[in-house]
Amino acid sequence: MSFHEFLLQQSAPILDDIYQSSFVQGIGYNNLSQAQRDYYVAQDSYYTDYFSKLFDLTTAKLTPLQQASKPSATDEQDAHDALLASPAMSNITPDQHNLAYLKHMETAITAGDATNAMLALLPCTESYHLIGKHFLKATPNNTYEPWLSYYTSPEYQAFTQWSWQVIDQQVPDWQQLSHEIQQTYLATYLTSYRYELTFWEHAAKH
Ligand SMILES: Cc1ncc(CN)c(N)n1
Repeated sequence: MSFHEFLLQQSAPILDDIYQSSFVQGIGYNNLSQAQRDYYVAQDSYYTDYFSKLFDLTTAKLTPLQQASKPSATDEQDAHDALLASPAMSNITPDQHNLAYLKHMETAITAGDATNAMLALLPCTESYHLIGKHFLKATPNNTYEPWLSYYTSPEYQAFTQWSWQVIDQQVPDWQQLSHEIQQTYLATYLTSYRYELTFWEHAAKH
């Protein structure tokens, strides 16, 4: 089993909670309020802007070959547009859970090695692709189908697969990692996953 497959096994219960969370179900089954969408898009616009800076910091730590094989970054504006937010979203400021998630990733990137940095970012990239695949065909005539299509597009899929490939190259034999390093990597990755779940839970409350 590759390192990213091992990681997916460890995060499976959290991913399942994400699938069951009310906002994600709302995307999959065409059932979201305007206030929920405004809140989510406001939070996520801030998040994705900051994330692209964190991603640049991370890629700088990768090998030239890994950097060269990176697919061109996708702009998530189309995904945000698919949720049809209203002008009211411009009055919504970044929430505490959002800032805490970004802080967690920034600390993991600046204090850790390239693998730790990639692992902090991986739940963001892979969970959206997996959500897209899980719900793409859930409901006919779904208003939010373009959101699901965005995260299952060949471009986004290539980006997810590149992330998995880099992780697997960096740790070709994860069973050989010391217990301490394995725990550090896992904690970085699972903490990001928990923040992903929290992000969705907050969006549903609005
Ligand atoms: C919070 C969050 N996590 C992940 C993604 C997908 N890149 C996103 N747009 N926002």
